[in-house]
Amino acid sequence: MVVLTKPAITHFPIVKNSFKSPSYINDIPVIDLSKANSKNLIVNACEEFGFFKVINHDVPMEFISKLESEAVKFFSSPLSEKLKAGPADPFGYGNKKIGQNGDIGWVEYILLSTNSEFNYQKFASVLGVNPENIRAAVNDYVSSVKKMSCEILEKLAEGLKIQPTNVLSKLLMDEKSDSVFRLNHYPPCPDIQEFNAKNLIGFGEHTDPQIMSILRSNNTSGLQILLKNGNWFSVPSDQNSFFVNVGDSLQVMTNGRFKSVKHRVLTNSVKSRLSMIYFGGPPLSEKIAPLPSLMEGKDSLYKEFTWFEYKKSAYKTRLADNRLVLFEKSL
Ligand SMILES: C=C1C[C@]23C[C@@]1(O)CC[C@H]2[C@@]12CC[C@H](O)[C@@](C)(C(=O)O1)[C@H]2[C@@H]3C(=O)O
Ligand SMILES: O=C(O)CCC(=O)C(=O)O
Ligand SMILES: [Fe+2]
Repeated sequence: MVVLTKPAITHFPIVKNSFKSPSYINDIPVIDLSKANSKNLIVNACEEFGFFKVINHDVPMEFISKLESEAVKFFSSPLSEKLKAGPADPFGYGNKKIGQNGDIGWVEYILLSTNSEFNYQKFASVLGVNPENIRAAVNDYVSSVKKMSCEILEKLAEGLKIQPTNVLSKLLMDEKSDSVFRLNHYPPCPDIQEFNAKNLIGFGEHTDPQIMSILRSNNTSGLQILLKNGNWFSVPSDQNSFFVNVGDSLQVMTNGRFKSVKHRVLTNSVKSRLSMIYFGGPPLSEKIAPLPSLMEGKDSLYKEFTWFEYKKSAYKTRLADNRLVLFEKSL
């Protein structure tokens, strides 16, 4: 006899309080990349929120839709097949376990290094028929999103009056850039109410360690960012736009002027969420330090370290940990 069981969600982190906290904003900053004043607005958004939405970008809709449909195909395949592309170590297919240190969430995902052929071998076993399709879709999407990230970083440098303006973008363009790409699928969780929970945590609160992360999702909301006043703000979904996060490395490069934004994802009881995120990181050997032109005689708040050192340390932490604290100078 086959016994069908409901998914075991009792062990998952939840959000209990169901009241809606008052928010002092109605929406997050929206940056129109085609406008000349966008450089100053980007700087303001990074200072105030560490987060903004980008419209009028040049990423072809065709690349986005192609990748989305390949991702849907992948996540719809039988679990036994998907598991062949795992475990995520950190790269590969992961299901509910996030990272290597005990974090869990109501999510399944694929994590890839953007400059490694190795990932695709894991894929090949799963997508048996034609792994080239997803490989090509990821490549087209990532190259185009990386180009947009560089445009944003150059505008940011202009807004900060930093010379040369490619000081940040060249780190992502470097062939050794240690960037990561992630596809997250949050299946709907219809049993939430039974557990007296308002929401289940899809992806627990954290900051991203890299320079900048670029997120695109389908039209299911769930992403929240932590505001300076301590309230979580639910970001309305918009499948035609991108959302940009300041990462820990950019916080250090601006000597704390920009803060890496804490964010998390809550699951939906009806709709599934699919997100794709490009995490733009520097080469492993790169020194992560405040940009000299932003210092004007001020002391660095951080000890000297390379991206390799930071990443090694970050990957030993739990999601919600403050990873930069170990690298702060005690002034
Ligand atoms: C719990 C973890 C997952 C993570 C590595 C870490 O130990 C701490 C940082 C996490 C994070 C958050 C942003 C990205 O999704 C990610 C790929 C990254 O670079 O840092 C994940 C890591 C992961 O899922 O392996
Ligand atoms: O899936 C999302 O919408 C955000 C996930 C995220 O923050 C991450 O993967 O680092
Ligand atoms: Fe994140």
